[in-house]
Amino acid sequence: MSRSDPAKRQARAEELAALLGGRPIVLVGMMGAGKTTVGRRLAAKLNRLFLDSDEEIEKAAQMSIPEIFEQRGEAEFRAGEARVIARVLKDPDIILATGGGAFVSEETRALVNAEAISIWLKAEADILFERVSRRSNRPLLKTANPRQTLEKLIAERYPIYADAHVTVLSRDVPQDVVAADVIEAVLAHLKN
Ligand SMILES: Nc1ncnc2c1ncn2[C@@H]1O[C@H](COP(=O)(O)OP(=O)(O)OP(=O)(O)O)[C@@H](O)[C@H]1O
Ligand SMILES: O=C(O)C1=C[C@@H](O)[C@@H](O)[C@H](O)C1
Ligand SMILES: [Mg+2]
Repeated sequence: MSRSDPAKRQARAEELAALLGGRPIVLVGMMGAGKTTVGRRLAAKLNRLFLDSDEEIEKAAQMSIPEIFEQRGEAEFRAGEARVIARVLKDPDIILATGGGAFVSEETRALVNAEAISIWLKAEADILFERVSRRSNRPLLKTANPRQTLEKLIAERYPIYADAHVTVLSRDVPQDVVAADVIEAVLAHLKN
């Protein structure tokens, strides 16, 4: 039976759910890495609640992220992001997708790494750029040269994301395959 066998995959997910005990899983990485989409699938496989810090902030502020950036500024968005993450991490039974800049905060990074298993969903610039170009909802990329801005953010942030417990490549394969890769990588991390 191969790992692509649905029964085998389900068994691996159940094994991980048991091993995790009361620890949240937190997905970090650049915009477009797939934290939200892969996180939802992971939550379904592990039978956990899925939360997204971007969505939680939008709910709390009753505004979209571009509106928050416009009306309140990035610093206030970052403060809200840190508060939301600290609040939701009190629930151990979650899969949390974070906004692309959340893990850059030293305080948030330390909290996430102490309370949860952190996963960096790492993707190449070409893949990220193709994905984020589908929608115009990322205020940080509203620049004269979004590709250059994305590459600058990659250069600044990749050494920081590397502090996550586990790194998984978010390749151009179906999202379920990336979710299965996350399960295997976390199992390997926990068994080490
Ligand atoms: N493995 C994949 N294959 C193809 N498309 C993907 C894959 N993973 C994600 N995508 C697509 O890429 C886009 C960005 O994904 P997603 O919103 O999950 O990224 P994110 O990491 O949550 O970004 P952000 O930090 O901006 O919230 C979505 O349109 C999603 O459907
Ligand atoms: O990479 C970032 O800094 C961001 C990513 C998004 O998830 C949002 O949190 C917001 O657009 C900022
Ligand atoms: Mg997201």
